[in-house]
Amino acid sequence: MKAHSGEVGVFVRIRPTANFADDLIECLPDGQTVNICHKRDSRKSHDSKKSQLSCWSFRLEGVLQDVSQEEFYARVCRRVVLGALDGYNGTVMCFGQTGAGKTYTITGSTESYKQRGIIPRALQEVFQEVEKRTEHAFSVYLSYLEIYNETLVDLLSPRRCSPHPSPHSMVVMEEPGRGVFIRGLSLHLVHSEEEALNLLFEGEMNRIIGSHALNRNSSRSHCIFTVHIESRSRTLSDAKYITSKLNLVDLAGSERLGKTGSEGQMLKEAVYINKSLSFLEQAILALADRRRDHVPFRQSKLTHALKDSLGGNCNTVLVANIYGEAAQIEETLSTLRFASRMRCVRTDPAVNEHMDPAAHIKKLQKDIQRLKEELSICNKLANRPSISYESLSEAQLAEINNQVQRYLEGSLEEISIVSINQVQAVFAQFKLAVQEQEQKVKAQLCQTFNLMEKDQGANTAAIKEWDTTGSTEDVEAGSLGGAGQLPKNANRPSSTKAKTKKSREKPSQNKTQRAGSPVTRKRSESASKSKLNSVQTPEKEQELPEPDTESQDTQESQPPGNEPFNPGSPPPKEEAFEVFKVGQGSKINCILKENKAVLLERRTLLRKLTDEVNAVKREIDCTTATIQQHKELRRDQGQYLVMEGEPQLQEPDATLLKKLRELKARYRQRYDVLGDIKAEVNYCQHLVDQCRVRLLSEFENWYKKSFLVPEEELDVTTEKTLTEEDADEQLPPHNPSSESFYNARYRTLKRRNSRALVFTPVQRNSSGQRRLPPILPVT
Ligand SMILES: Nc1ncnc2c1ncn2[C@@H]1O[C@H](COP(=O)(O)OP(=O)(O)OP(=O)(O)O)[C@@H](O)[C@H]1O
Repeated sequence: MKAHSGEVGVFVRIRPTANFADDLIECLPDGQTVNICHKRDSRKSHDSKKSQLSCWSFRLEGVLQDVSQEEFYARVCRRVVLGALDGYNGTVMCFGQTGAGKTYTITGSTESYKQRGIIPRALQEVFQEVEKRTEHAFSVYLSYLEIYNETLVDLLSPRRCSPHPSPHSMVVMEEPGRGVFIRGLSLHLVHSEEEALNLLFEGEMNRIIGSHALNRNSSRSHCIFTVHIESRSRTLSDAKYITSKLNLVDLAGSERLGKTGSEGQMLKEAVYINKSLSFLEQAILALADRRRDHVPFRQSKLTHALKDSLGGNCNTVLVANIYGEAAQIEETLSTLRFASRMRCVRTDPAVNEHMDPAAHIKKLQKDIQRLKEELSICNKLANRPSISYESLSEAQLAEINNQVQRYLEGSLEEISIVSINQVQAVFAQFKLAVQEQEQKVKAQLCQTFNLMEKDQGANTAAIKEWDTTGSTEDVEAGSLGGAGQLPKNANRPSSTKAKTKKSREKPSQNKTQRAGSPVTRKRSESASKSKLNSVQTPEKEQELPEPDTESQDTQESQPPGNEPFNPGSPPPKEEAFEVFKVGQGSKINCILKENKAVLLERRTLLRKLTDEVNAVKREIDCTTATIQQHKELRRDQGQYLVMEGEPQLQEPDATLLKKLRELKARYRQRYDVLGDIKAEVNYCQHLVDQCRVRLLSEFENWYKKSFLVPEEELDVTTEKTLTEEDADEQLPPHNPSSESFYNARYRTLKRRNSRALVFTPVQRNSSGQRRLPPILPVT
């Protein structure tokens, strides 16, 4: 069936009445227009009749008055039902005031086959079509949802068999590819019309029936009966299958609160109903306004549940039920206004096509086989030697490896290649050779610079370890206090701590070297004597160029025995890290390298300045010592020149003191600069650390995504159909096609009676005798 794209189909159905207001309601012969004239405030106002009368004209897809259930179904619903069998979602929704005939239209009479409504007719049509369309295998499921006072109730829940069925928690959900669905709502697989009708009547029986001032047994809830259809081709071994949802919606009455005279529970119900219908109207208005990109579907359970059933890719039909009496003219007007708004909603129906993954894989495997056969025919025709397109054996791989090695050494001029498989294997061997080469170079570099981390474990741990060591160096290099403050002790605790840590990590030979270093000894001695503390100069080995942080000590981090990588498991992290650095992580790696270069340059400057400051410091110490010696010498020789009672300094002492002042000034000035450079080094170090952390975290993410596939298994809950009850007695059918209808009805009645006997002992009449609740709504 072709998609009926365009507007929502809107029909008006007028409930027959002996008091039809001919003077107020006029149905035009075109069958599409209804004119309403409404006298306003006629009781209060005494103006001329003309001024009181207001008229409206509503043009819809069809105005149906005095039409049978059969004709109504054929004109309004058949195309939607057939569309659902073709894979289009469909919705038929009845809207109108209480008692206007919504339930009559949707469900109809459950007692009379002729008076049956849309749902039983749709079910009959579905199963007749399923029988006709033999080229497809259909699966039909049913669900029946009631929304009562904003509570979702499963009318077909197996739990309903208890005397006090409590609506277990159901939630309106949305999932990409699945659309809107109700979590917790039972789905029932049905194989025949009779099975389906059984469930419909069962659901009807469970529906909450309340008495009301206007209509004693009107339903006070919204009901959505859904037929879920899935069809697969029997003839084509196609991976595609189609699904559809046919929603048949009976909305609660849209009466005004004041008019109904409701109170208590009824008033509460009416408030909920009016609220949800008003939200429905808001959603319709938003849907009709193409400039709006947000539709408030989530305001109520009704609109949320109907989100993908109002327009969109769905064949949607709205039936506006009106009650043609003068007393109901206000409600009639408001129903028709709602209907004409709904007409502005656009629909764009589309088939819900899906791919069956298992069938898809089978199809692809078949394709591969066919292509292989074609290829081998082509090779035969082209007189090519028989080429295998299967995966290469171990012997073949070893041969390729051998050829690549000889090619690299220069003893082989050409590598013979006849298939894509071989090309890939050759490239893989080249890659391996390059990696081995890289590892060798790295190992050599590490040995040269004596920077190998002997106790490194896995590669990431190694990187982190190196990072820690790197930061320790920085602490040592710049162990200054705040800018402008003179440091208190050359051998600061941080420095000692760093050294201790380092000595733990380094081989013992390094420890001995450093402990015995005359430079260190000299410094610490000098520092202990000094009043002004000297700045800690970076150790000799720290002055070595910083190694490539991201390069792993592959020799050490490789698994024992240097075993080849098993293609079934993720690659070793250090190998993956090398790949990541030149691939996806190249940008951040590049920034890291640049930052490190700047850091290195700043550190070099820091060291220079440190040396300079320390040199000045030594001169200060020297000058101070000389002055002290002079003082002691003069004291011993009594060579003081006394002028005006104050000791006067001799010429050489004055020069020395002047020099000392200058040295101290220089010291302070250089020290300030040193503080600034230290701040810069810290900042650069911070940036380098940030880059390093980022590189590592991006690498971890990439590694996880690329090699560690999460195992998520879907929980598929299978719904069981209700157990069929024994009921062999059958009512004589009126005609063969009504057999299912009466059988189902009879079963439902039987069930109802037996359940009522068991579960309703409290319902007794005034004389204390047991009273069974009514089986069906009084029609
Ligand atoms: N087209 C019709 N032909 C014959 N009877 C009708 C028609 N429409 C409605 N009725 C009768 O009118 C009465 C009220 O109809 P119905 O219960 O369907 O109203 P409703 O709109 O569903 O009310 P509520 O909102 O309370 O559920 C019923 O007895 C029904 O049989």
